[in-house]
Amino acid sequence: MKIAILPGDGIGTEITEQAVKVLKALGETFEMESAPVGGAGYEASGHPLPEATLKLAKEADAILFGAVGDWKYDKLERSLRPEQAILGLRKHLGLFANFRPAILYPELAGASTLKPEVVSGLDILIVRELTGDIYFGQPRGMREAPDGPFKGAREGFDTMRYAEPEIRRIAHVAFQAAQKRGKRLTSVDKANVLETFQFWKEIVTEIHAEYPDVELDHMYVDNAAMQLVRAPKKFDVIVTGNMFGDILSDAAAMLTGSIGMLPSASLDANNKGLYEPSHGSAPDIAGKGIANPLATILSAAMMLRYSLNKEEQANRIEAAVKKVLAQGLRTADIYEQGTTKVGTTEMGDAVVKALA
Ligand SMILES: NC(=O)c1ccc[n+]([C@@H]2O[C@H](COP(=O)([O-])OP(=O)(O)OC[C@H]3O[C@@H](n4cnc5c(N)ncnc54)[C@H](O)[C@@H]3O)[C@@H](O)[C@H]2O)c1
Ligand SMILES: CC(C)[C@H](C(=O)O)[C@@H](O)C(=O)O
Ligand SMILES: [Mg+2]
Repeated sequence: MKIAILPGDGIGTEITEQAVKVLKALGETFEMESAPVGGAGYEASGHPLPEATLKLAKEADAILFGAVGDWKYDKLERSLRPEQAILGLRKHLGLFANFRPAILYPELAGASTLKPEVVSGLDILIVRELTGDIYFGQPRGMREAPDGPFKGAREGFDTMRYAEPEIRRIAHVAFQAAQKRGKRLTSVDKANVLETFQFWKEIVTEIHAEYPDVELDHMYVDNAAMQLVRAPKKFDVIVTGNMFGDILSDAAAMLTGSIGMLPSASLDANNKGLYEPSHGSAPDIAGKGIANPLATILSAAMMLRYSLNKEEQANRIEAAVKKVLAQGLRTADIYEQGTTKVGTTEMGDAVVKALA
């Protein structure tokens, strides 16, 4: 089994190193090959998603991705910016279904900015559509406004759109995920304002007929943002579009104590997948050895479960993460008084040691 390792930029390299260490400690024989991506890809060969990196990603059984991005690339033209690497991988590989589970480990109840009673026992799943929406809609660009009150002024524009098959396939994924959990699905939209999401709501409602055992409700995204911090445990599975999912999953991350705890899986129709933490390259803490590697380590566990058919090994990693938290080890982002502050490498080593 071949795993492509794409560390990327900033803390991406630091956290991926820990996840690779954990994978190696499982005693399995994975073939792992690394390649530069993002700013590192740009530096190595002038493009954030070098051809050789894309080739490796395509031929591998699964991809473990760190993070990309750095402020120093902000002035590059869009097609060369590091973020294009992750967007390109998602699009090229057809990774339309993004799973972002937000689980609160009991030991971290005090690390969340929300009251423990609001978040304790939290276990929700955000299913984010990942290859459509305003992220990829054409046309987009900058131009002279062709009409309207600001005709002739410079304007930026993007296109929000979803085709019926795109909505159908993500809705099926979400209903099936709900069937395996609490059997409740909340479809988050902005149908009161946007045609795209009026259509989204209609299609999701139609598909619901095929899943009578799942309870479906619809919620506007602004209300969903509020409910996520008011009463997050009321959700089971949330399905939403690319942009709303991006925003809501960062909000959900804070419920778990830190974005450094939120793993993700991005899957195609055959469960081939890319696994990455939901956070970015965190340039503010890069190189300091303090980033939390647990989201990446937990993403590796998701990889074993979803793409490599190694449920038992996935469980071993997740149990080891629980164990190190129970031992009181914390990186700075989840640190509380009375616990032991550790760095990125120490946390990775502790997880390796805790593997049963
Ligand atoms: N999939 C990706 O590769 C991805 C995802 C999000 C953002 N980005 C990129 O990352 C760069 C930085 O973006 P940003 O600052 O908005 O978001 P970010 O997620 O990188 O950081 C947000 C905040 O969370 C903290 N943080 C993030 N991960 C952490 C971890 N593992 N441990 C401890 N603290 C952590 C950071 O220090 C920062 O204060 C940008 O270039 C952005 O485009 C990439
Ligand atoms: C880096 C960026 C393109 C990406 C996104 O917006 O999807 C990130 O924020 C994420 O959540 O994975
Ligand atoms: Mg994001």
